[in-house]
Amino acid sequence: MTVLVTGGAGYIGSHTVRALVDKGRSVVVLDNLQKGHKQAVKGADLVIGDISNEELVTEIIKKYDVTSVIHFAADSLVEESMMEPRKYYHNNVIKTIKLLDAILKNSINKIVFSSTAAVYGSPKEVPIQENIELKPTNVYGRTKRMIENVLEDYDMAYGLKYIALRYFNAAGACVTGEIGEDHSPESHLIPIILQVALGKRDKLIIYGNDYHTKDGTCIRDYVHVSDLAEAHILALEALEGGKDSTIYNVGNGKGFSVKEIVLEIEKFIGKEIPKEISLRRPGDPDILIASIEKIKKELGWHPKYTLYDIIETAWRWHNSHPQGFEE
Ligand SMILES: NC(=O)c1ccc[n+]([C@@H]2O[C@H](COP(=O)([O-])OP(=O)(O)OC[C@H]3O[C@@H](n4cnc5c(N)ncnc54)[C@H](O)[C@@H]3O)[C@@H](O)[C@H]2O)c1
Ligand SMILES: O=c1ccn([C@@H]2O[C@H](COP(=O)(O)OP(=O)(O)O[C@H]3O[C@H](CO)[C@@H](O)[C@H](O)[C@H]3O)[C@@H](O)[C@H]2O)c(=O)[nH]1
Repeated sequence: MTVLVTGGAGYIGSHTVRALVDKGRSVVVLDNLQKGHKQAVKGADLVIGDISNEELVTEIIKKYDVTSVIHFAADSLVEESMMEPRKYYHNNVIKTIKLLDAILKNSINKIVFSSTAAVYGSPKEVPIQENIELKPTNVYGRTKRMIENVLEDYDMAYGLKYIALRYFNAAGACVTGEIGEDHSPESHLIPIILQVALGKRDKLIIYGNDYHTKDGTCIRDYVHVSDLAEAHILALEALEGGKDSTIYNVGNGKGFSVKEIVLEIEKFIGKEIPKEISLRRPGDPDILIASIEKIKKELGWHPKYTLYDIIETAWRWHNSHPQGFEE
């Protein structure tokens, strides 16, 4: 009963692997290390390779007696997806379909899939419920929506049971301080602010202050990476218990603007962050806040960590690992 975790050397994947191992689960990671770090994989075997390599996936499934898959491997930067759509359609769509075909050929019928709030676009009403009309504003969100469609069709035709988790903005680090976020180059708001605080960057560039929000900067729902890890475990256990395929939002249910995040971090570290307003970043929606009622009710999941916890754990990780995993 081994769980195959694709992208398990990445940020959210490695925290989920850690949580699975802590629960006594047997885990094998498949990651091509294009972004991930082998040092981030704790307590599980890491196979370095690509999800599109059917032969390798088959070999792993047989060798480890894999019975379910959690699929994180993807490219996931909104701005990059607008500049390089081909990269996103290839990695997130074509390669995921190859992975799905390989696991089906090996009679695996349970998968938890990393989807995203980016499938919603810029909805008029928040909090966002799972059943609203989807109008992704960027290529990245469209690739994830495409895979949700593929999963729905594969379930109907081949009985592949899936839970797609549409996460909002993952942030924070493992409370033990052993693993955390290490993207290179970093593009996410909270680690960038912390890099400025640590003197690794001159200033924060705020992408636009003319959004339809209270202070003009984008509002996002930041969810702790360990809360996300727990949601994956509950989703996996639900599928193993015979639950039918479905989709859940995973967020904190609260929104913070870019300016509010900066202010909270300034309060936490006790100094001002140099910042400058620039043009909007392509593809950014105004406001994304999750309704988390469905996952609370059906899986009993609820976020344990607050924004303060996110900032505290992220700060501890970045402060103690200024070079990330490379030290
Ligand atoms: N970070 C967020 O806020 C966020 C929010 C919503 C959804 N997601 C989704 O969650 C998943 C994980 O995100 P993350 O922030 O941990 O990203 P990440 O880049 O840290 O992790 C992705 C991992 O997948 C690996 N990978 C990519 N393509 C691969 C391939 N073809 N074969 C094998 N390995 C491959 C990378 O090396 C990396 O280790 C992604 O699918 C992303 O779209 C992330
Ligand atoms: O240097 C920076 C970086 C970010 N932002 C803003 O901060 C907000 C958050 O940006 P970021 O941390 O890059 O996350 P998102 O672009 O919102 O995307 C994240 O959250 C999505 C779900 O909401 C996921 O799908 C993506 O994978 C994940 O990268 C956005 O308004 C950005 O414009 C800045 O102003 N300056």
